[in-house]
Amino acid sequence: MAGDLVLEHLVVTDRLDAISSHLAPGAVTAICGPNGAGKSTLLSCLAGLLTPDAGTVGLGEIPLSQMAADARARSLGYLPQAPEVAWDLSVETLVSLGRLPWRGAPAQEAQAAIDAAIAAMDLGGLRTRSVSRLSGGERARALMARVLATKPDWLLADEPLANLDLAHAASLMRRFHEQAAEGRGVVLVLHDLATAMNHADRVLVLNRGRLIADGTPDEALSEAVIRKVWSVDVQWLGERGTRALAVGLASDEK
Ligand SMILES: Nc1ncnc2c1ncn2[C@@H]1O[C@H](COP(=O)(O)OP(=O)(O)OP(=O)(O)O)[C@@H](O)[C@H]1O
Repeated sequence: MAGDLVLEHLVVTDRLDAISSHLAPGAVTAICGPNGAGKSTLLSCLAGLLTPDAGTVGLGEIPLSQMAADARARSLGYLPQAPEVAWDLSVETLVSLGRLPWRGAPAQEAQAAIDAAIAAMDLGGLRTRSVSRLSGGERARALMARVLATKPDWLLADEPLANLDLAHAASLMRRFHEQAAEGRGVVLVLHDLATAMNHADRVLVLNRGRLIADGTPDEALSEAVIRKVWSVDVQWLGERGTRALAVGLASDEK
């Protein structure tokens, strides 16, 4: 079982303002908020890639800053918002990069993890294709497969559904829930509030670097919170689990 991710008074100057939260594994947590709210900054801090100016992020009892890079990479799998692929690799080679933090592990174990990640992201038919010849969504799936191949304790993904079609997005959400059911932690930055409402166990809402709400989707994404944070008139429609967000288009000009 993965350790908890514990944030204490996290400050990144001009970007995050004293964020405290305690994330337990075994659940899918969504981070939501308007553009520039600090979501990606927070996720980078959770991944140990951005050192806060004050406060700490710990994995269990251990501050991330005190973990060796390889141990951190084995525990915290991170998918950035707009990942670049600098070299023209095949899909399989790209996915195999997810095994780098496990150097020295048996080759069979590595291959099994790579094969499982390729299958999970429906990339079997694209295995030998070079990444430069993939569509945007296929490339996004290959990059996600690289993170899955690591089999990290925590999956931290910034807008993982952004380029995916409906079926692949639904399939990836199912994978995230499977990972959580296996005892991993899953933290996703999501712009689609309906996805967060319907499929997250917990939601953190950020605005201008501050944590505005932290709770169940019903609490953190209430119509009142959305109106206040996003300044749009909204109404939730439908039943729990399949809700849709109706957004009013009344002019915001005064
Ligand atoms: N490298 C950086 N150096 C300084 N400021 C930055 C840097 N990256 C982002 N910012 C600023 O920090 C704030 C938070 O940015 P961040 O990328 O975390 O927002 P976000 O909530 O992920 O936004 P979006 O929804 O647009 O992706 C923004 O005001 C942004 O302009």
